[in-house]
Amino acid sequence: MTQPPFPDHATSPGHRRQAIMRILDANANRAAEGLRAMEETARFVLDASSMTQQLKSLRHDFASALLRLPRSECLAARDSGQDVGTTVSTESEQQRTTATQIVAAAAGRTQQAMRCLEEYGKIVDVTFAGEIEQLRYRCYDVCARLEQVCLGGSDRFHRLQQARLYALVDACASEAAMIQRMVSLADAGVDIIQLRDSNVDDRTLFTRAVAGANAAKDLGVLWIINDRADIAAASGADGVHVGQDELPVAQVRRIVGADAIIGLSTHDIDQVHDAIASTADYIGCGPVFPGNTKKFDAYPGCDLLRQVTDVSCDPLTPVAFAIGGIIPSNVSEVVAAGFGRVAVTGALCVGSESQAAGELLAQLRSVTLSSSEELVS
Ligand SMILES: Cc1ncc(COP(=O)(O)OP(=O)(O)O)c(N)n1
Ligand SMILES: Cc1ncsc1CCOP(=O)(O)O
Ligand SMILES: [Mg+2]
Repeated sequence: MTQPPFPDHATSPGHRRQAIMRILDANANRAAEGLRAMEETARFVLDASSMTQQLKSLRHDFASALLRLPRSECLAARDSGQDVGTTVSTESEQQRTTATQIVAAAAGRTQQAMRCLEEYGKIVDVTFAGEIEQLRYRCYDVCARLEQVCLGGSDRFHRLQQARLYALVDACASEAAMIQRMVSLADAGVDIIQLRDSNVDDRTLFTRAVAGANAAKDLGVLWIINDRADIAAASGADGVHVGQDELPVAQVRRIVGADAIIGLSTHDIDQVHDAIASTADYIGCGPVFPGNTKKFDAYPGCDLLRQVTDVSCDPLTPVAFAIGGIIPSNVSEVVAAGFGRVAVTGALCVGSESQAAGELLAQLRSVTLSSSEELVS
């Protein structure tokens, strides 16, 4: 079937010129809106200052390039009322549940709009088209990095949501011994490993933190540094754990950034409520039972666990790990209090990690994990 000819009015030079101005106007708006949407995610969701700056610079340079277009002609050509595209929609355009999806849609829209501006801009001003081409290449890089950060961060937080068994690694004789311990714990089914070694100097702690971060990626476990936000940030660890006597979570967040995990110790329900109001991503709740690793004056025990379970219906409640003296013979009490996640040290003795981890996990898996939706996931 032969295609119907262009409508007569579409072939007049005046119409063609107006149509090109409409295309340039529409795509200038699309690109600017997409850049702004991505900048908002970088700024308000990820707290990523450098990426926010890159996107702001790109948006401003784009606005400067647009000054080469005949603005009044573009505005005169705008005719949203007659735009047949305003009534054309797809189901996927309406589906947005996370910032990552918004970023992906905005990135695609911006890159496509810049391509259209470049191609149709050649008809009007080849210098303008060349400037848009360079901005398009910059856009590819920034958009890719922003999507990676969103995806990378959410993967870390998704794995945290799924974690059940968390091991604290105390003093190791050497880096090699620490790595070997990590391999044994990961092979036993541990999801998160924390480097908790106050017996070494900062340089040694940092070196081991870096080595552990690399090993953790290979082993598929999350790597957390105890107490030291600076070393966690500098070493590429997945996050840091702080107690009530260390830096406040707000200050820790400024050091480690939005896509790192922050854990906070809690010993009573008021501290749990404070944690919910903070940007802490998980909490340690205890000490539950007396143990050999750390001594306490008081043990809030399973009563605290039951109180935490009661508030866990709040969707913003951080992931909660019971901690303190937990071993296979008493974990049933932790499970009965509603906890499916524990953090342990002494229970996973060197050489018998698999046996102990298997016994702990067998009971913990009887508890269904609640998972709050991540904004960036
Ligand atoms: C997962 C987890 N929970 C609690 C703690 C205890 O942290 P903190 O109260 O800071 O005590 P120290 O570990 O620093 O002695 C933890 N480290 N990890
Ligand atoms: C560091 C810490 N904080 C509360 S309990 C504890 C020690 C956990 O070790 P264990 O599981 O051997 O009691
Ligand atoms: Mg501490």
